[in-house]
Amino acid sequence: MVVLSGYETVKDALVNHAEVFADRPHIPLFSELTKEKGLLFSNGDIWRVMRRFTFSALRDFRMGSKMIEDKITEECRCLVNTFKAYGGKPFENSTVVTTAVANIIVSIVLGNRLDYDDPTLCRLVTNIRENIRIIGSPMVQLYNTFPSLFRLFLGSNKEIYTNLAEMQEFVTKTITNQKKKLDVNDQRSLIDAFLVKQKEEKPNPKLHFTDVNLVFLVSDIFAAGMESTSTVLRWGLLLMAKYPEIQKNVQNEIERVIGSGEPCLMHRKQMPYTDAVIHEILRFGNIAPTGVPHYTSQDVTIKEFFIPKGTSVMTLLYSVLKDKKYFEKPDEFYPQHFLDSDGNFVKNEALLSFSAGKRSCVGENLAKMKLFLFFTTLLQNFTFQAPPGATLDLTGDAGFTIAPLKHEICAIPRN
Ligand code: HEM
Repeated sequence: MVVLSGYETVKDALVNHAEVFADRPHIPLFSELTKEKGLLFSNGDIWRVMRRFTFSALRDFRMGSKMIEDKITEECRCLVNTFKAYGGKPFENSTVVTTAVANIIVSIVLGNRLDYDDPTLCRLVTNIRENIRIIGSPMVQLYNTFPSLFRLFLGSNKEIYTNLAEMQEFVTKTITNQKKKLDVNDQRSLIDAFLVKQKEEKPNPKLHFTDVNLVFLVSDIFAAGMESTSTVLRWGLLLMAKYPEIQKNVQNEIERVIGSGEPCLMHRKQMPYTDAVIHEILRFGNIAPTGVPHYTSQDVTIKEFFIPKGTSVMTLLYSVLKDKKYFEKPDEFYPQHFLDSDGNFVKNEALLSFSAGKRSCVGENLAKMKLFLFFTTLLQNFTFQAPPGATLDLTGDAGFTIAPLKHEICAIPRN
């Protein structure tokens, strides 16, 4: 295994030698779980076809960005009502925020949102959380490195298989139901779009739009997209409570640009400060510190280091987001990393939270839409602060992803 760190090295690999780093290594647990299908961990040509399909499904037809924006706005309203019910008292927000943000993925994939107490939604969210926790556990890391030595010790972590089997059973049942009511002229979900492609695909020995691939694709999108964005949003609320002066600046900009209307994506361009704060939350939150592993399909030289064909490569995104050359104050929460001296928003090329190259995150645009709309709606309606007498801790709960440590927060309603 080779570890690449720092922006320039990671960029040289993933961008300048994109095709060489487009594959995934054989990771024992993931290969067993996914049987090399789906998107996240597949090789060959499946991932290319699935990626293309997923991008266009999120962009085109009835699921175009306006429709997705409407779904997010509806979910923001529900989340505001749920927060209001706490009446400004301290509460632990992880379940409710994760459920609300996950509901967008559910709605895009299945065609309709579910109530927060719907048993299917609650089970899906718990299932994915448990699996992300298990994947980050030291025993699974050891098993992936020395599978034959640690197979026996995997023990209770075997629940990862039952969780996955349960999720796949749910997805399979959903597909069977959607097949029965499919109307090619009224595609309402990503599953519908896939089923239409399935009908169009000409018979050939290498079919891509099969039921099995649909089950793996949906499972991958659930796994990669359900908790990631809500974790970033929870970092955002915690950071606002920790830095009230930054929170006030965001609220002032919301008042100036949006007033009491509903936030929409068109506002983003007029809100450089809020945009910079959201980008800094992505950087500081650093939720995917090691990215997802890559694999070299040819010999390659990266920044003078020779890496042979067939090497597993970890891109330390953490080191990129803390690269001193690109971020003036890497260890501080400093929105100025994304602002010029006149207060205009500036992109910072080293913000690789979603990675780069051929296997970069397919949900990047969707995640950014969700972050902007949820963040502005919540800050328009509430001021976030620590419970009386409490000190907020910014230490991350490290695993495969980094979430804030369990904490309580107060959402004080604003007039
Ligand atoms: C703020 C939220 C998110 C962050 C920080 C994030 C980050 C990442 C990262 C670092 C990777 C690995 C890229 C690589 O291997 O080089 C990735 C892959 C992926 N993400 Fe995300 N992601 C987020 C949200 C989402 C959402 C909402 C979806 C669902 C649509 C999603 C779907 C995927 C998929 C399917 C892959 C695998 C792509 C492939 O293997 O070709 N992600 N993401």
